Amino acid sequence: MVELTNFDDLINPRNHGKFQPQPVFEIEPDSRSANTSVKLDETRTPVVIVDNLHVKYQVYSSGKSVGAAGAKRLLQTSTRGIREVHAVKGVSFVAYENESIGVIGSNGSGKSTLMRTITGLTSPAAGSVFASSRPNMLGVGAALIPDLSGEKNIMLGGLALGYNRQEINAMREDITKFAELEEFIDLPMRTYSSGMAARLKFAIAASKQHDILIVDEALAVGDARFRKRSEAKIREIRENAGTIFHVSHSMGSILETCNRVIWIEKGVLMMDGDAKTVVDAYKAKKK
Ligand SMILES: Nc1ncnc2c1ncn2[C@@H]1O[C@H](COP(=O)(O)OP(=O)(O)OP(=O)(O)O)[C@@H](O)[C@H]1O
Repeated sequence: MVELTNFDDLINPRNHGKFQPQPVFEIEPDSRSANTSVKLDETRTPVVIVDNLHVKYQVYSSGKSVGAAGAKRLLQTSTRGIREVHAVKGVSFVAYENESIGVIGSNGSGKSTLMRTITGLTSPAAGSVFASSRPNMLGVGAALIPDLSGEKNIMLGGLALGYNRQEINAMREDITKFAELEEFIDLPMRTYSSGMAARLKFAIAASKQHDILIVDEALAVGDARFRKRSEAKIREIRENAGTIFHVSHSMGSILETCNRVIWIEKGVLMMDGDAKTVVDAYKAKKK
């Protein structure tokens, strides 16, 4: 194991395992109708099938989630004080090619949990998720290092997305320009405001064309003008290929970017349909 002490070591592919993205779940055309209870529209191409999905979290009653160490301790002590949160309860739907699907619902209704399960980051308690290719969450935040300059973080984020150094060098100027950070790109990221850092993360992540993309609104921070530009970028990604899931509390932004909306409340699918119809029903219920 090489100890990575400087930036050049850190970005040298020889120091890392080969990056080979694998589909998390696979749609197998022959078996899918036998395995799922979900009705498919045979005239369209399904890209994600969510079939009677249940997701549960185990939490200490103090509110802490039970991690690996916690689970080990639990085997040694009594399970008193553990609570189960049933975050997603029997959700089913099919997403087709070229759809842009808004995901709405009150705080804590299970939107992020559903999205994390679709990407394979969280495991279902019951039910299944199938996808034609690995769904990507629009975000490279975890790969970035605050002490490094914006420029070096573009390199890190680009590598995390699977680009090589030459490709990233060719994209660097466009990413910097899109993030509007030309004057600041050589400064450490920790000196950026939260809006500037969010713009950089968005610009890096959006430089890649994704087949199935999940955009969580937490990423769409920044001022109103940047929000407009990021919405336009999301539309462009959608037009160029894939299917987008857009999680947001902003109904304006949902109507602007989505043709279909899924509304979740307390883990239950309330409504799935045309964007305006679902948003109107959600607004009426919230009044
Ligand atoms: N890591 C976790 N450990 C334990 N419980 C969790 C965890 N993540 C989410 N939950 C719980 O699961 C439920 C659904 O949360 P989730 O974050 O999916 O909701 P959300 O609709 O995305 O909320 P928001 O709109 O506020 O972002 C909530 O009750 C939340 O407390």
